[in-house]
Amino acid sequence: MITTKDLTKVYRTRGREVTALAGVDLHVREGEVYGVVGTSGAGKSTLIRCVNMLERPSSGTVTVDGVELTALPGTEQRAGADLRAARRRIGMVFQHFNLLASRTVQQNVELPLEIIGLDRTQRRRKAGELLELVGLADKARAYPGQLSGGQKQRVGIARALAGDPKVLLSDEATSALDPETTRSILALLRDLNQQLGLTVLLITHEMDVIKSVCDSAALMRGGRVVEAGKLTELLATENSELARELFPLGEFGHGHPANTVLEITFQGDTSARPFVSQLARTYQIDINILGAAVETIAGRMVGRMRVELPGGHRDNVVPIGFLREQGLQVDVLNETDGAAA
Ligand SMILES: Nc1ncnc2c1ncn2[C@@H]1O[C@H](COP(=O)(O)OP(=O)(O)OP(=O)(O)O)[C@@H](O)[C@H]1O
Repeated sequence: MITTKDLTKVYRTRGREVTALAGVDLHVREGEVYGVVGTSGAGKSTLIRCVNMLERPSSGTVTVDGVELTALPGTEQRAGADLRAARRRIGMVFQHFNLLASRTVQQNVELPLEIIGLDRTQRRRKAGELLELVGLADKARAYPGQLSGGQKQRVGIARALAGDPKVLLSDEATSALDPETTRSILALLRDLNQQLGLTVLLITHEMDVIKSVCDSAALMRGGRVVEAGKLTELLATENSELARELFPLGEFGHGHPANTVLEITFQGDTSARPFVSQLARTYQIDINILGAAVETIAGRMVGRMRVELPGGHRDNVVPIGFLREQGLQVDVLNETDGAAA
């Protein structure tokens, strides 16, 4: 639904060049919630702004719903008619809501409908439906100043949906909200994704946002995507940085340096199997459990366990193979050969 190919963006200000995007390939499938995460300055805002051409990339292509936006004429300030039409099919939600303070909630939602050219009755009906959809029908006559942050963001979302978009872009939509309101806004985005089949591309610096609402994620650093994929696949990928951040076990013990320490990740069906006792029985080894945790990620139960096996890596090649054969993801944390023993 959204594809970027070799996207670059170089800002030139006062003789200085800043490369915000250095060749980004992104592929967001239709109907998924896709999160881009990264620290400040990684290029997330630039990427999302390039996806709807608020920012024109320096090179590369952006295709949304089969239309190559980068091929359509117009500048950031003056988009051509085709680009304007394509943009209407892309809703955008902002961190600071960007509502007009002098307009009521209803009038804020009606604004893009005025631009599309709907008459007053149509606008009223459509805005009423959208406010109903985001659970704010009773606030139609209120002004933004009379609303909580979460309510303002609901208005922002209703406004973003006015053009019946197939894609919703969310630029840190929950960063200004408290944790409980964040959860309710993320739940709303998830509902809209499911009810309307809306594809959602969101950027965030919070791993919890990715964990609670996304099907897929990309990690950005220095203007590049360094890792990307479905969360369930990432969790099953050896040494995945995103998986480790999604599901950290940092505070658990690290075991004895002469022994082999494994991190075992299990999802769905594999979680029910008593693999630790099977391993101990089959190979007659004492297994020390250093820590374990279970979480729900992308709506699926995922568990992770850190265990210590006696002896170096070479001594444990067969038990590790046994675990992998059970469909478990096994990361060897210390590749010691037991020499320290
Ligand atoms: N309009 C601009 N002019 C010049 N440099 C810019 C501009 N916008 C962004 N940059 C630079 O591009 C790089 C990427 O910025 P960007 O805002 O895309 O990152 P980000 O990951 O969204 O960070 P944050 O989470 O802090 O918003 C940074 O080095 C930033 O200083």
